Amino acid sequence: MNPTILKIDGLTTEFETRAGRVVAVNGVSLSVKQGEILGLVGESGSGKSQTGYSIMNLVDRPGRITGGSILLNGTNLLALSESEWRHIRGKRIAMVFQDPMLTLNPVLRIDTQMIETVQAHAKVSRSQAREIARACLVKVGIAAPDERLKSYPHQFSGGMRQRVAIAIALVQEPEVLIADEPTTALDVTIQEQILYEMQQLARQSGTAMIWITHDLSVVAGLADRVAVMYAGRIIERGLTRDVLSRPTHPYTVGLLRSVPARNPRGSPLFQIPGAPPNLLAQIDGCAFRARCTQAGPRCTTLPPVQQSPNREVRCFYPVMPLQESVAA
Ligand SMILES: Nc1ncnc2c1ncn2[C@@H]1O[C@H](COP(=O)(O)OP(=O)(O)OP(=O)(O)O)[C@@H](O)[C@H]1O
Repeated sequence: MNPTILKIDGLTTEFETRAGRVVAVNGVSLSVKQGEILGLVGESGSGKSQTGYSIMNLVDRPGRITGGSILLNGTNLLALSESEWRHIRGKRIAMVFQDPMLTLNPVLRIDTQMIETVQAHAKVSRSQAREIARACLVKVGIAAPDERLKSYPHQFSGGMRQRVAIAIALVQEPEVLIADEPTTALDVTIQEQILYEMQQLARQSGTAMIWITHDLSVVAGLADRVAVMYAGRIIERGLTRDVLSRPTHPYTVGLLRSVPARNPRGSPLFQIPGAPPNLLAQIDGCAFRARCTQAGPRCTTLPPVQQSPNREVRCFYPVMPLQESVAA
């Protein structure tokens, strides 16, 4: 079995705002193994991106990490200084964003950008750096890489641009890649191609990936395991096939019912009634209870996590008992 590369325990990230304290990430624990893809799923505002930024030590003020530990192959990232972080960020953990232009410089050719990135971290000649850049473009499915290296970002389609941004993230051969909705703005066919290529890449290179998305249909074909977030907490977790075929948390059930591809053609699309809670207010008990069909009297206190070896749910009244695949 592949070793665990990233292990996060009790991660808590808070924003001290004028209106009060917002706990964006609330005691999140998760781990990813070499070559494994973990899908981090939830509605807008559930804390997925802040979890990613926390792992990268990129939380913007007034936010800060107030608790927990993040171990990258045994190194506690939360104990590192900013200068130590420079040897980790981009090199050992990389991140790609929904907007590839956050990574790409519009006025530089792709070869210049990629060669600079390679040479910033590795003592290689310009021609060796170019070869590494070229190989990365091929890895992410870019045809005619020599021609593409000479292009500027504006000469690429959206899907190509995102592939280049991913290739730049990969030139350092990071141990962990965090992808924050990188395919959300792309059309479905391009999205599916990129997801397939990413899956191949994780298997071949051993890169551990955390794929952040609001879309459960994205994780269905991509992720080995899935963690569902709600109001800053992970509320359900397991092997993707188990969670999608036997969801136990009422929120996961609602999310699955609202995936268009999983509903019969022509039937009205389900929407979970109500809205996520305001994280500025103190939330006692289960944060989902106001929207929950299963809620009962015990939900005014925080449900404990129910666990079996490969499954976990934080709910007093799961819709079915926890079960996992025999082959897990
Ligand atoms: N600058 C900020 N000031 C105060 N609160 C913030 C700030 N940035 C984020 N938050 C809080 O953190 C919560 C989680 O945000 P995050 O971006 O991680 O959600 P998300 O699940 O990634 O949603 P989305 O898909 O919309 O990006 C938000 O609901 C918000 O309450």
